[in-house]
Amino acid sequence: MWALVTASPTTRLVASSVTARLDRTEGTTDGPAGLIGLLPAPTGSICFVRGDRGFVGWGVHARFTATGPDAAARIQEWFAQVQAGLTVTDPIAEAGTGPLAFVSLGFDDTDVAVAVVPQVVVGRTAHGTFVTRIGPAGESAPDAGLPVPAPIRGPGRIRYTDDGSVAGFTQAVTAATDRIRRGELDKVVLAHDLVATAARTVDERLLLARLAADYPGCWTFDVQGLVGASPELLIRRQGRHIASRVLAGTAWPGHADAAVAAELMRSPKDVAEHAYAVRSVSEVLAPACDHLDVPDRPTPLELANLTHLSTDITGRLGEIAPTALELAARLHPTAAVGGSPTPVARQVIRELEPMNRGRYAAPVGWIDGRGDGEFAIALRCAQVDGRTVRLLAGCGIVADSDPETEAREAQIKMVPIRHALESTR
Ligand SMILES: C=C(O[C@H]1C=CC=C(C(=O)O)[C@@H]1O)C(=O)O
Repeated sequence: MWALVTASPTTRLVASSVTARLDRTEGTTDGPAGLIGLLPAPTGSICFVRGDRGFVGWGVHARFTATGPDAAARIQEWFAQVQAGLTVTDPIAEAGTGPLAFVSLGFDDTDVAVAVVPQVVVGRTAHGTFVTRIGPAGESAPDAGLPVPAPIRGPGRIRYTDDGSVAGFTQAVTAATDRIRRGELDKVVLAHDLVATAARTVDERLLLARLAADYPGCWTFDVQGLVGASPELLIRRQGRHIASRVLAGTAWPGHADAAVAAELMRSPKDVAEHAYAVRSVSEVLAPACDHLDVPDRPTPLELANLTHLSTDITGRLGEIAPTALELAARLHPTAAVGGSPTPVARQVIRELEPMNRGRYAAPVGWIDGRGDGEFAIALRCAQVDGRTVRLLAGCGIVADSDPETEAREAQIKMVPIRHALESTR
């Protein structure tokens, strides 16, 4: 089911999409705060920003939801139909120009995937800043002004509800380690949620601005209220070039603690946990590539709150190059969010996690009409719905994982959203 939203019922359905360089007098877009500062309203923001690059968008030209194992394929088909209904004027013609769809898949086949083609996208790439507008012919002129953002209000007092999810999580980790030691599987990633209630409606822009400032190396995202700052790049495709940043294996604190990073690099538990994730990504990418470069050792990636083991994979797709969305769907769930072997891990997650993940831990990103795009894994995030914010975080469990340590790790992974919520009252 998809909807083409137009300005009025009498407007003809063929819309035009115009991409043009943004006139710098329309407001500064320098830095992540610049792009995020353009978002006009407290809700309905679209964002995929890292450092001073990325996209923000608003307004809904078309939206699509899907469940089931073919959700990504149906989103790809729907996006082709949306583009077929547009007259595209795109003299820049670079990755990310022309109409874009922002996509947030569900973790499981029963979780709802969402795709949105915004009416306005402001993008900033290595080649400059541009705006793409979609609307009835005449209304999508490149020189139309950007809206003045509505004032931002803090969420007020935040109350967290402990419904026993942390206690349930430690029990689930114990059960998982038993099953791993019995040889049922090698690794499983288990997660839990935490519900926060704010005194007032939460302005997504406040969270985005805080997250982007605190975690400049992460992909700060918002698609239909799923807001977060993920350190993990599932896949970037630009023409035939691909890149993926695999993370698994965690210690804390983060920045400026060389001893923590060195110990993490020597930890057999974390190195093993990481290796499953790297293998799960390279096994999926290798058949699609002419060349794939997989470093044989991880390096430490230091964030503000913790340190991860990280492997950057790069490659060149074969001549029949799958789209970014196809690659994301094939890769999901990697062993950084599912486990190993994948089918067993998915089943163990269903049995041990008393919740739906929704779109947490699934691919989130953007696609363009050329098949290019970029997907992070939706981690360090929360589903924002009015005054309610549902935070989710998880940890990779292997045979010698300690339940209390894993519960602490999940809490630390929720810190970015908690800080963003609490520091903006
Ligand atoms: C599942 C999460 O993190 C994954 C990504 C990086 C490190 C992880 C770990 O060390 O457990 C997890 O595999 C999460 O943040 O909710």
